[in-house]
Amino acid sequence: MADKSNVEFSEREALFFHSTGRPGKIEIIASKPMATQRDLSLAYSPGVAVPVRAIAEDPATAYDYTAKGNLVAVISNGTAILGLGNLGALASKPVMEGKAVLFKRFADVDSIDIELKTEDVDKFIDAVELMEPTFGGINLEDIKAPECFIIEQTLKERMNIPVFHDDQHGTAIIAAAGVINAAMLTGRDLKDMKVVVNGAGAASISCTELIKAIGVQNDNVIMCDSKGVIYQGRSEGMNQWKSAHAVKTDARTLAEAIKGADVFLGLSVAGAVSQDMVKEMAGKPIIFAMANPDPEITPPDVLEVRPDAIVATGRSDYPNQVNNVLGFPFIFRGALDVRATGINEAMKVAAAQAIAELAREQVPEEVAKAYGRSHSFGPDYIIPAPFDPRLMEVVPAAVAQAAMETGVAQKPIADMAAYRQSLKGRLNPTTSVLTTAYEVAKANPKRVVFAEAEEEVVLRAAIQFRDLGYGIPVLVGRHEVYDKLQALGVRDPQSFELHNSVNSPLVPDMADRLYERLQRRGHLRRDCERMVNRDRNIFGALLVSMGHADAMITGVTRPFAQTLREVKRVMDPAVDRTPFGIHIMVSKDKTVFLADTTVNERPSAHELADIAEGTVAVARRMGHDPRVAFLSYSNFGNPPGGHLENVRDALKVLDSRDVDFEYEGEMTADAALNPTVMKNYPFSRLSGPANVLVMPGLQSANISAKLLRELGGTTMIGPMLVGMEKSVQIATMASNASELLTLAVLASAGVAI
Ligand SMILES: NC(=O)C1=CN([C@@H]2O[C@H](COP(=O)(O)OP(=O)(O)OC[C@H]3O[C@@H](n4cnc5c(N)ncnc54)[C@H](OP(=O)(O)O)[C@@H]3O)[C@@H](O)[C@H]2O)C=CC1
Ligand SMILES: CC(=O)C(=O)O
Ligand SMILES: [Mg+2]
Repeated sequence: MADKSNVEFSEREALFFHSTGRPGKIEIIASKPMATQRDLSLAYSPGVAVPVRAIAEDPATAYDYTAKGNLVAVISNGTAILGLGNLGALASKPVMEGKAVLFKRFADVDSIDIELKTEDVDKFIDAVELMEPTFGGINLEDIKAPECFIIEQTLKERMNIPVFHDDQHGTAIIAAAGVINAAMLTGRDLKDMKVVVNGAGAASISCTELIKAIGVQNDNVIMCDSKGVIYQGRSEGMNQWKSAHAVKTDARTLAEAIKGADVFLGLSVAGAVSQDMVKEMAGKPIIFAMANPDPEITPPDVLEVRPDAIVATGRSDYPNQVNNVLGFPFIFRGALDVRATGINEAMKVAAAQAIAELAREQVPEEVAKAYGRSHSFGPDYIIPAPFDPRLMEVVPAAVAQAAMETGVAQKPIADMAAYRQSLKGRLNPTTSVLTTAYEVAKANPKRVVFAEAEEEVVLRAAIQFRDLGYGIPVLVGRHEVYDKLQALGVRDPQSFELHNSVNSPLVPDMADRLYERLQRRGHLRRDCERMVNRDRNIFGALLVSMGHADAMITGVTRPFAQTLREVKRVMDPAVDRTPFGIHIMVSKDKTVFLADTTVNERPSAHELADIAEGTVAVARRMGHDPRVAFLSYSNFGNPPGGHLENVRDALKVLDSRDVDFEYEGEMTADAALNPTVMKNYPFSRLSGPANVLVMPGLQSANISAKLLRELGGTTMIGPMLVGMEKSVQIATMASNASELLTLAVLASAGVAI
């Protein structure tokens, strides 16, 4: 399998993948605790009788008391499994399980596969219709044409929840997005394009309808099926859905129809197109060979004879994957969230346009990483990749908006901006933690120095920082940085402000300033000049301390301690502050601030008190109500030990400062975080689990942060450096672009100070 492409796997591996551990790809997890007798009484009899009566009285409350509103059935009878044909309901189960888990992975939609053992259209329809109480939506899959048209149409009429045959419309939406972008790249107007569609089944008919809806002319489309061209007057192998696309033409075979065509859309079977056919197409042909698992023609075979072609397939291992996974999770997300009664044309067009637009924007690093290659809009990247996290924000919102505008939304969204934000948070809890910071940064964009701009990862962060409106990046690096920006898809690299420390006109003033600070620490003026010229951290920190920028981000090229030493040559701690580091640990239902994880090896009681106050301030700026625990191995003196004094005294220092937050200690991590353990200490002054953990020393702090990151289901933000006179953020050397972006935003928003 997959021999001519980038990803290789054997049939054995594919079987092993499915059989290893728990067989299959799906399991069900309870969303409520099931630990105690009381839990059982609530979840099942007798407690469950209460929502039963409520729903019987008002059926709409089923959306409040059951999983219905977020539950989609993936239903097939296995009559058109991928392009493998009619292999029966049971054989379709791996595909349907796969689709169910994609719903969850990409859009947090709960989904279950259902395979129905019947080819009888009426039985199928009745079975699905009877399931309406269970689900919030129905996704039909791999049902052959023309039965699928009758099934979908009838179910739509009979059911009051969205029914969507994904092979038809999901495919059509992604293909249409790709066609829009390929036309743009080759300078074509949709209304003049000549299109040949191969296949006249579920996917082809819907694709053809959608491209016609967005501007392709009816007479410019020739459709073929297994018997050749569908021309007006043909009688063999026809049905009403094919007839609707029959045109007047003398062409009778695909080979004849494809001559001079601008676009080929294949939704038929493997190998249906030859190199000779491709040679006959118009200049810069657009070829979407979407049959699965093997396309009508492979991209290497196309490019061998037509290097000017734009090629897409249904596979993830070639560029430009037209796969409905880009659509269905997000389309259902939007439809479920407004409790839409159906998914109409306007919602489909909105999804296609949102997806097309996304491909034209700069690509986030997560995507490049997931695919092991970089993307920018062009012939090899006309469609976003499924791992693009922006799909989750953009597509459901576009679909929900269109549903509201066309009157099918039973629960319209009042605040679209808040909805988009909640979508982002749905998959990545970190995003919601950072909401406030992102908003503050956008409202008042600051100048942030990216001191290591020669690093690609730093440039990616800087580009996003600018493009997303969080602030103005001030780059430090050599002239080649402009080429690197261009290579990353930036059209106007010169619009970035770039400072080259070797020839910057600011150097003499900077050297003066540095000399003033360092002359009594044994440095000559020429040492200072050399430092300014050669050390980007010193140059960057000087840009900030001399007022040319508001904050700085660095750390990917040198270890933390060395970077901090360099920065400290230029800058002091803020007056009466102790500089220290915070890691924020974000898990699905908890956010915890951990300090000091980076700077003070053995903090004194005063320093611990400063660390607590500084962390509280950061937590508050991020919208949290802080409760501080001073951690130890001991709870309130038990067991006694030789190194508890600092921690104890830190509490006394805070007592004397009369601070306005809850703090307690010394205590163990479980007494701080776990309400059950906490009950052993009823005198504790904490009103709930702690969310600011002040660690007794750097060893335990740094180790804890890194252990949690490596072992736990937590996302880590930071380290954030606070307590310096200006915000300087020192990332870890292993940081990726989104971690750098986060730190830059925290600095720009004035959170990390
Ligand atoms: N990339 C993607 O995201 C998706 C890809 N697909 C792929 O599209 C293909 C069709 O799926 P689907 O529409 O669900 O299946 P259907 O069974 O509904 O339709 C198949 C169509 O292909 C036609 N066909 C078969 N052999 C040939 C041939 N040699 N030349 C021309 N046409 C031929 C059939 O013609 P006839 O009517 O004469 O029998 C029929 O019209 C599959 O390969 C599937 O994997 C589908 C959905 C999504
Ligand atoms: C992707 C898909 O749905 C198909 O090939 O049938
Ligand atoms: Mg399918």
